Amino acid sequence: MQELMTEADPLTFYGATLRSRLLLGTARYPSPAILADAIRASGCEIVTVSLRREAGGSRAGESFWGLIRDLGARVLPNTAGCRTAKEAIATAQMAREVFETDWIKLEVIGEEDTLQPDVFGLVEAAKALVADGFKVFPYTTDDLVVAEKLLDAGCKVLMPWAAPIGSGRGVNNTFALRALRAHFPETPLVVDAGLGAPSHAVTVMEMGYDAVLLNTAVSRAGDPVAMARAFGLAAEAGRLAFRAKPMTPRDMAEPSTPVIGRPFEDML
Ligand SMILES: CC(=O)[C@@H](O)[C@H](O)COP(=O)(O)O
Repeated sequence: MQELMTEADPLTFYGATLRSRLLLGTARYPSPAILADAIRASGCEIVTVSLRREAGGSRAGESFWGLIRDLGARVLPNTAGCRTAKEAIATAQMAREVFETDWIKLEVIGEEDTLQPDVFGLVEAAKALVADGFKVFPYTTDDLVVAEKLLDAGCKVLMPWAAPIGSGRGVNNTFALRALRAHFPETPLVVDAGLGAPSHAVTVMEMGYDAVLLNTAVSRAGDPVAMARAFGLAAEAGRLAFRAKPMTPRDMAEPSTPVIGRPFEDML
């Protein structure tokens, strides 16, 4: 089924075609072995890695890097922990050296309680990084105007939040996420952060989002490997449901039992 879906419904980021619609973070797992098993169980093909946490040159960094390489997952380095555009740009440049990729998940955090992106710094850093040849995946809010500025800056993928990082709340603002999807039908949109349960992933995938990125809901689950699998299936189920065009909800009942002599809708 996976292969059929890929042919009929490919997901493309900056020219790279993917089968899985789940991206996973790699932080705060109970052990490297559980992280590796979770990635395998999920089927995800892209993992995001913080340069700050996984310093490539250190011994721990080397073994972590080896583990990711053995899994065959593509690395999307991130600028987690950066508070200014300048810091994020410098971190992205180091990540390009360490991880040998021009992909960067751009985070510029502007507020401590919510870890909300500083959207001004984000746009500034995105412009500079695109000009420097990076393929930028900006972690942003669900604001339409900011999304427009990021696209103008040259980003070809957007990653709006569902809720604050690590909160596990699911979608805080359904209207805003729907509006974003409707405004940018051709742009790959990935919901990143705040998803707490597979049902949250299904919800955004059913809205037409292209993929989901998450970390805490898997790494802090009682059984991260099983939860990773559940999220992989949820992303796929939500996508299938979106493509199958869900029915429109009604206020009143409508009998679902076939009427005698008219077993199918298109038979008169
Ligand atoms: C790992 C990573 O990139 C996080 O910054 C990301 O935003 C995930 O957030 P959750 O931990 O809420 O899933």
